Amino acid sequence: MSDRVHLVEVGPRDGLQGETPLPLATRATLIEKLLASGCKQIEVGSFVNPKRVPQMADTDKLFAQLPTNTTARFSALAANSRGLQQAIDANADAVALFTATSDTFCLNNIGMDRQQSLEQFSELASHAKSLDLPVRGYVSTTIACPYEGDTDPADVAELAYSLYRAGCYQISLGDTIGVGTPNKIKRMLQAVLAEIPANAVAVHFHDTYGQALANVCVALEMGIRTVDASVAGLGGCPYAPGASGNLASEELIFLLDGLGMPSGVELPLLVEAGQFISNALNKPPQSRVNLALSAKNSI
Ligand SMILES: CC(C)(COP(=O)([O-])OP(=O)([O-])OC[C@H]1O[C@@H](n2cnc3c(N)ncnc32)[C@H](O)[C@@H]1OP(=O)([O-])[O-])[C@@H](O)C(=O)NCCC(=O)NCCSC(=O)C[C@@](C)(O)CC(=O)[O-]
Repeated sequence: MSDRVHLVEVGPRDGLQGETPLPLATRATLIEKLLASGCKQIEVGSFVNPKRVPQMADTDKLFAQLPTNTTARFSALAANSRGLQQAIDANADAVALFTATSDTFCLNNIGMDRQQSLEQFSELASHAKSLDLPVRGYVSTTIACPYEGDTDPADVAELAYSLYRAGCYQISLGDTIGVGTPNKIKRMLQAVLAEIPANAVAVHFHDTYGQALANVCVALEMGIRTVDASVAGLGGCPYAPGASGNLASEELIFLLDGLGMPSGVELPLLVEAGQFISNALNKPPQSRVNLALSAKNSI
């Protein structure tokens, strides 16, 4: 099995969706800096109701500003058929669709229950596939739901298998509120990997309780080679009370460099991207690696 690990950089979407809305030029510069650091898969933004998530307004205009001389894959998150059409019109390289194990989370997030969300997911995936648009699927609340409590790993496996059958090239498993610990993550991943191959699985951990990196180690040991992370540790779903930032991309790359697992991402340039976006938001990076390396460089 290859040691190469793929970072899916979700900072421009998951990272920014709960922050103060930023000008389009700042969002575009962040993406340029992430590209310069070697990121090859970037979730650019989302096509959802801008009254509910104003930070992601004008994602179509952002797509129009992206460089075309790159092999990077630019994806967009879409919540419904209108969002999918917006992603198609924007020439996104891939669309990310999402659902969750919990009815209450689905209702709060997208106004429909899990079953309705799954039905919509299949319809949207089938439409995207008919246009040769690759589909990435997210399953949220894979460890616990902020409203309903602990999640049964069998539920995650069943949902992940449904998304795989619906044609997703990859299923990203979200610990939306970051309560997973290595033993819980292992049980959840064992259930999922009994249904779908490891190369179709990604992990998406929030770092609310500081467990994200330990959980990544479990996923790597189990053969998973795609990890979602957000530069400067920004992030969190606005409809998941208690959720904090994603695993910081800087933490992930520092770990991978230390393990000798190539990612193609250059840490100093990633740190620069993290500094840039943190300055734009007027707050320090939520990444200890970023803080440590920036302090070292300023000596
Ligand atoms: C799903 C909807 C859109 C349904 O929207 P809705 O408000 O529930 O219902 P609606 O369909 O009746 O639409 C209401 C208004 O939204 C507009 N609208 C409807 N669709 C669109 C669209 N695509 N683009 C622009 N506008 C749209 C629509 O036109 C209408 O406008 P109005 O008549 O009030 O002026 C809404 O509930 C929504 O936007 N929810 C937010 C979902 C979201 O972005 N959540 C965060 C991302 S998920 C996440 O973070 C978790 C993840 C993926 O990272 C993994 C993890 O960590 O677990």
